[in-house]
Amino acid sequence: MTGGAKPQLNIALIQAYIEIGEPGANTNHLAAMMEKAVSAEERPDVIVLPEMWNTGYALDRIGELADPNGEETKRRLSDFAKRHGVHIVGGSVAEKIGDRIYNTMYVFGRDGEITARYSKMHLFRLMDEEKFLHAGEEAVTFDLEGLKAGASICYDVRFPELSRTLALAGANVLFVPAEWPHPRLHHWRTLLTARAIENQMYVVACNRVGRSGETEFFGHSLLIDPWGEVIAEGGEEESIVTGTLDCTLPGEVKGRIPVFEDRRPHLYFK
Ligand SMILES: NC(=O)CCC(=O)C(=O)O
Repeated sequence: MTGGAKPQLNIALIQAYIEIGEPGANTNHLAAMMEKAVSAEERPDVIVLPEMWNTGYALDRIGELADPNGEETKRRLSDFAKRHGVHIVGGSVAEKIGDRIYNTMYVFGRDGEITARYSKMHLFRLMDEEKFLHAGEEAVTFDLEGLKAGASICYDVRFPELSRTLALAGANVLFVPAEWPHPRLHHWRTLLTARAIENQMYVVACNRVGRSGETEFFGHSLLIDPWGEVIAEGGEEESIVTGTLDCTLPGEVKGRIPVFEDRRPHLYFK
């Protein structure tokens, strides 16, 4: 946390059902859930959306469905952020740039300005992502009112190198929008908890719910603190999962167990 930072951040995770290949319906549905989130008594400072919330994994039609340059997505999310004075970590959408399609997150500040763009770097072969999408090439951090945040998307969480890179760049919270299905709930909870403990950072993970073809997405969106304790967890139904980050806690945890001072990077294989 840096000087003048907000000591706490209320988070709302939009654990939504996503209709495969229906960007219009999904946009309206998520907008309605976001309106509900900001009308809660405990107003969120940050709204988080799931992965590929505009199209779902309609990869065989992704060329026609992806948002050209993300223009429509950016316009809508920026407008919402500004209208309600809320940060948005916009999950991810299928973004078309030239003839390439990326799985991309946009982040907006309270003024509606875009503060980050991150494209998923590790494409998930079990869902054929590598056949249809291009991988991002750059790790991304962004500022949330003095709390430095790192971007990752779903399968990225299996690669501790990315979260460690983000932590070394100063990130104290890792965002993980996802479309993570059964039967890998155990992996989801274990990997997210490990990333929180090993990097002494918050992990904020928003997963979709519902069936798409043969695949059942289980929700269980999670807010995990830098000790690895679960602050909030969704069930398997559509819901808005909420919790509060104490922005001083990552620093306290680092002070108690000096993991980052005790690293021996010169001994690690490259
Ligand atoms: N959308 C994804 O990246 C899914 C990742 C996943 O399910 C996994 O087990 O990893």
